Amino acid sequence: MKTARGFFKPLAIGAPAPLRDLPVRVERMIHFVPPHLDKVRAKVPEIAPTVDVILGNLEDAIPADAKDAARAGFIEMANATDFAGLGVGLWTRINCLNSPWHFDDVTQIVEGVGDRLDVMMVPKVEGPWDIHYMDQFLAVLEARHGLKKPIQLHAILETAEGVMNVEAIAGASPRMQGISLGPADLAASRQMKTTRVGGGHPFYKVIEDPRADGGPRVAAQQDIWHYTFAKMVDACAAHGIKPFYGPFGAIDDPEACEQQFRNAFLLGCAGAWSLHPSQIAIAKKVFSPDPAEIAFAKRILEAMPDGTGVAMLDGKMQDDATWKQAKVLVDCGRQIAARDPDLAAAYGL
Ligand SMILES: CC(=O)SCCNC(=O)CCNC(=O)[C@H](O)C(C)(C)COP(=O)(O)OP(=O)(O)OC[C@H]1O[C@@H](n2cnc3c(N)ncnc32)[C@H](O)[C@@H]1OP(=O)(O)O
Ligand SMILES: O=CC(=O)O
Ligand SMILES: [Mg+2]
Repeated sequence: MKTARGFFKPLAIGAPAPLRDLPVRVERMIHFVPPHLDKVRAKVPEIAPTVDVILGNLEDAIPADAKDAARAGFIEMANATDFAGLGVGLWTRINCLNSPWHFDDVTQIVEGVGDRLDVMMVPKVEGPWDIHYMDQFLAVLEARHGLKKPIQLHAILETAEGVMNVEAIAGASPRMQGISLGPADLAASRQMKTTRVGGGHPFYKVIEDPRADGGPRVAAQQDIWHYTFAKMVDACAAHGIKPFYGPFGAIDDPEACEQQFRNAFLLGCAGAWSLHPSQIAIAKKVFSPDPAEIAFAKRILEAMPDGTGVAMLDGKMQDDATWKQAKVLVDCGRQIAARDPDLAAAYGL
């Protein structure tokens, strides 16, 4: 185990010092771009101002024979638009650690994108050892290429072993920015008998006892991801990093997408992936608190100015704990208001 002070030492001579706190960023949607496609890449300058994060995807969904083109396309895309100037995060999802593309992904992107890159998303993270390896590898490359700020790491939780080790992964390095649930790979890893990318399943439900009259029995679909979500959210919150929902593959079902995103938002997630332009607005709507919720939260804060005691608002008891919940909502609203004038007006913040 590292000593407390050792944790915050650069891992290579000349590498930037590790961050002590996460940068304050709104990351409601991480918009996935397949960077090997010229046509889609050409749309990035138009899409960028509408999202919080643009991610160049190099891993799954990129055909094996287009991996080099995707990497080159991402480097070109990263340098063609001033994402930082727009207040948009720039991320990439690299190929997994045991793949033939991993080494070139990391080395060429640190060299070609450098300080413009905010976060490297690492798929199929199994345990803290994967993060320790990335931590050291990035430090050496950052030193070699003279980066001024550390590249942050985001792990995808998408193997049974990863879920088993999620707490250790979340705390493995000061580089850790967050973790996303990867329901597609996780389903395969767990031998789940499904063919979906996230969301619910109509056969996963609880059914009432047989009725005396033999009538139809009420059944309700349950949330197949709840356990994993809750485990991931607690691990992230305990380590001061951000949990995210990952992909929702039914592009043709915006209603179910919105529900899946909303469940994640209510449980504590900061955002979700958008795979298709139509999912950007869904994520923006869901991960920006409702103005009515912000208004009520502001009333709680006003009712208990020092955050202690007890108050009644509209028949509901408020105390120190609801004051803290209200502060979470108002702080979130304030961060969003700082980048969105319409929501700033709606929130009165
Ligand atoms: C389990 C996981 O790992 S999930 C993560 C990996 N998967 C991904 O990253 C998928 C990313 N998304 C995509 O590749 C595409 O959206 C697809 C394949 C799902 C659907 O693509 P299409 O069938 O082309 O969708 P559709 O025809 O509705 O697209 C409408 C327009 O949006 C564009 N578009 C589609 N997806 C994107 C995107 N992610 N970013 C920017 N533009 C996009 C299309 O090029 C098309 O443009 P056009 O009107 O100029 O022709
Ligand atoms: O990478 C994401 C997943 O769901 O798998
Ligand atoms: Mg995956």
